Amino acid sequence: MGNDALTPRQIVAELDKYIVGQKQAKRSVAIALRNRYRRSMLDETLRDEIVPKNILMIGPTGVGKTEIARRLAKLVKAPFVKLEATKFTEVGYVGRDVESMVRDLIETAIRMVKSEKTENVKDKAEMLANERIVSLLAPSAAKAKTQKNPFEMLFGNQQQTEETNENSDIDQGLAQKRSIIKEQLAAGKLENEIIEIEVEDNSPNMMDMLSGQGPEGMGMNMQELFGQLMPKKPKKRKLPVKEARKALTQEEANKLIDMDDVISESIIRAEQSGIIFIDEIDKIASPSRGTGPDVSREGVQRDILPIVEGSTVMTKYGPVKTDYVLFIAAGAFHVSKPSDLIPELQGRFPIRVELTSLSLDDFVSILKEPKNALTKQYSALLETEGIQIEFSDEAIHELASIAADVNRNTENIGARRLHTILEKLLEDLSFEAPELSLDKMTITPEYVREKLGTIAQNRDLSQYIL
Ligand SMILES: Nc1ncnc2c1ncn2[C@@H]1O[C@H](COP(=O)(O)OP(=O)(O)OP(=O)(O)O)[C@@H](O)[C@H]1O
Repeated sequence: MGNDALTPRQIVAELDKYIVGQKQAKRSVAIALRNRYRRSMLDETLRDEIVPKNILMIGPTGVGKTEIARRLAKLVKAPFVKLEATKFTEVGYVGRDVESMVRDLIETAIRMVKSEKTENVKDKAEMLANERIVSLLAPSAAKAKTQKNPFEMLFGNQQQTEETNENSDIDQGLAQKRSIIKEQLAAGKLENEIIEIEVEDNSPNMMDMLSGQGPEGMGMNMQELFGQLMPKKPKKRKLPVKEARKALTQEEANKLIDMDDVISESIIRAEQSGIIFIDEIDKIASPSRGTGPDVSREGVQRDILPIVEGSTVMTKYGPVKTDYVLFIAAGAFHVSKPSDLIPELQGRFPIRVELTSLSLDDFVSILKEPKNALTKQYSALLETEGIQIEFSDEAIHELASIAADVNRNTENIGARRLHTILEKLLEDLSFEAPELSLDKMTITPEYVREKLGTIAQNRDLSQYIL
């Protein structure tokens, strides 16, 4: 099922491809994941004795906490959800439905497993879709026969043999036409032909609109009930072949996939390898247990506790156990400390790891080294317009240093600052790219200063723009 058996060293090496620094955090998640694998190898009685070791990440915003967890999940194809603990303390949040995190996890698992299975049947589904397209484009035999034999209806079946001959001629002619259409379709010559197809209507149903909220906001039973009461109706649509093929392939794939299999596999996937990332856990820790908001914060911790400890949550796909789900909690802990969490919850997050603030050198590395580094992303985007951009090392250094300055002078949002800075830097170029007769451009420190210098030096401006 993926890379479950990766060694901690291999996991760290994979994470290194995307995340700069934060060595300790990478090691911790790698160990936690390996431990889960080790535990899965034990026999059941012993396995149940071993409590999973969840992780508490401590570090300021934008230094890679979520990114590490998300990459880890992707690496081992684990369903992943992120939520903010504070959402349960919000005014107006009714019922403090902490179990929704598990329902979200199973939804993610379903999407994941379904898309994997769709991928497996894609070729077959596309073949079936193409056959349907050929049928839609080719004149049908029934129609051709009635059109060709107008007096058949008037004189009945008198000239049996002649008709049989004629019918077989028609059949042959149609078969020929069909094979020509098939060839043309395969050669991509009919992509823009308009055909009428029947597809499932995916527009929101009436109950969603009436209640003013999506299915997520509704209780599980309500959602199920309405789903059953209001089956999706097929809807006729006229589409060019290339669009129709997508819709029909999806429909054929759905027919080829056994949803019961998807559900049972997804439940196993969510239970055995799911990762739930609870951000802002520090905001529900309270230094003094007492009155007012503290009580509510502690209440949220108490509500979360059973899920982290291992319980069974009812979902519309069936019960889901959280015993083996890996929980990663994260927070800056500027005001509160991990010891301000209720003791039971502290005990459930025995692996503590601190993430460090990012330095100027880290920013330089983040800009150019990761596989998905921002400079690589923007270069690829502009390349689609026929412009090759290159960032000189000095320019990257300049960008990193502006990011560090702005973080220092306004609010420290870590590496997120690099996103806003690069967006601003390339704004003009992105806008003008389609009209520019330019095929190469080097981003120099001068260019960086020209585009960002004045904004970065003005604290008020940079607060809004960078
Ligand atoms: N060490 C790093 N290496 C590479 N990219 C990073 C690093 N730290 C942060 N980033 C980038 O910055 C952005 C924000 O990071 P991330 O979501 O991990 O923040 P965080 O630490 O979880 O903060 P928060 O708790 O506020 O969510 C992401 O796009 C991520 O790619």
